[in-house]
Amino acid sequence: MASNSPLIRLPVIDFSKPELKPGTPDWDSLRAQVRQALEEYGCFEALFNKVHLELRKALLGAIDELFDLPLPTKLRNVSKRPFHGYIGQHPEVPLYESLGIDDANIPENVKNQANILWPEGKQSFCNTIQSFSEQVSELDQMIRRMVLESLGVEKYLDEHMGSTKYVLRVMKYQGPQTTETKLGLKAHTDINMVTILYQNEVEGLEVKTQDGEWINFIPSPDSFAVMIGDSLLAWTNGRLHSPHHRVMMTGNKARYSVGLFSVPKAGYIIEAPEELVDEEHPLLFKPFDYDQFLAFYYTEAGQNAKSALSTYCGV
Ligand SMILES: O=C(O)CCC(=O)C(=O)O
Ligand SMILES: [Fe+2]
Repeated sequence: MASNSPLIRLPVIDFSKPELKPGTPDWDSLRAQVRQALEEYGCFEALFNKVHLELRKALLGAIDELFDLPLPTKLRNVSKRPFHGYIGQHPEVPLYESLGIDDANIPENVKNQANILWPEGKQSFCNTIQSFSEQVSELDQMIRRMVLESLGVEKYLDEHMGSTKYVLRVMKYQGPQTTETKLGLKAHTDINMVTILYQNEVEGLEVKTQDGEWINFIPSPDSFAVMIGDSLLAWTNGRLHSPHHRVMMTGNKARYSVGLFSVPKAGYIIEAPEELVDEEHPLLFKPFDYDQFLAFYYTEAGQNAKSALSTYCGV
């Protein structure tokens, strides 16, 4: 049975330096740290103060307001993709509630989705969601650029960046009102490319090491958790790790979190570049269509598999 380790901390990587540009010594140093952290843990804590504290506070306030809406209103947020719309009162995870906003960095799209919840309009909410998504997407793009450069496949940068869009998912976990620890969100790997999480001060996120130990993510107001999903694991032909993670809740306070997910666009085929496949690194996953994998992931077989990705398209 996996235990929690109080001794291990996730690597902390500081992206707050001004003028962080490709080709500079600061960039190269961060790139080496990113590569190492993602190989070993598939996750790290990023310090990123370019998203101003006021915007981060406004975002947490906006999420609180959103989840305070009546249930029938929240249920109006539906999505064509499974589990992308509103989720609440799920019997397996009763403390968890979440709602997804597609193309959250594009003002028009945010407005259309906000109108579903607030037909009279809600401009401040839209501005907050859109600005946050746009600013955090810059961190996503820096990290992915560093990954491709460190693997020597930067010639695919444009194609790789163009293959994804951004989904913002806002989440609330009620405090279980006991000192006993209760499951907030069950252990899983993310299936998209990269996930960047921001949260309030209530702890709960845990990330599993490759040795099977759970590390507690201890947030500061400047920290973002960066995590690799199965799509980037497959695209890099297994060079990076995609970690299991879960949320465990205790106490009275609600945990608010928000994830910016870079997600392959519908119909995009994920295939490792030929430069990353050789005798030492045989192809691990057959090329696959992201939407078809997503559909498999939410079947019983996908949910019960040790690794849905390996079951779906492992060679
Ligand atoms: O709330 C969190 O910090 C984690 C959420 C998560 O793992 C997910 O939405 O995939
Ligand atoms: Fe996740």
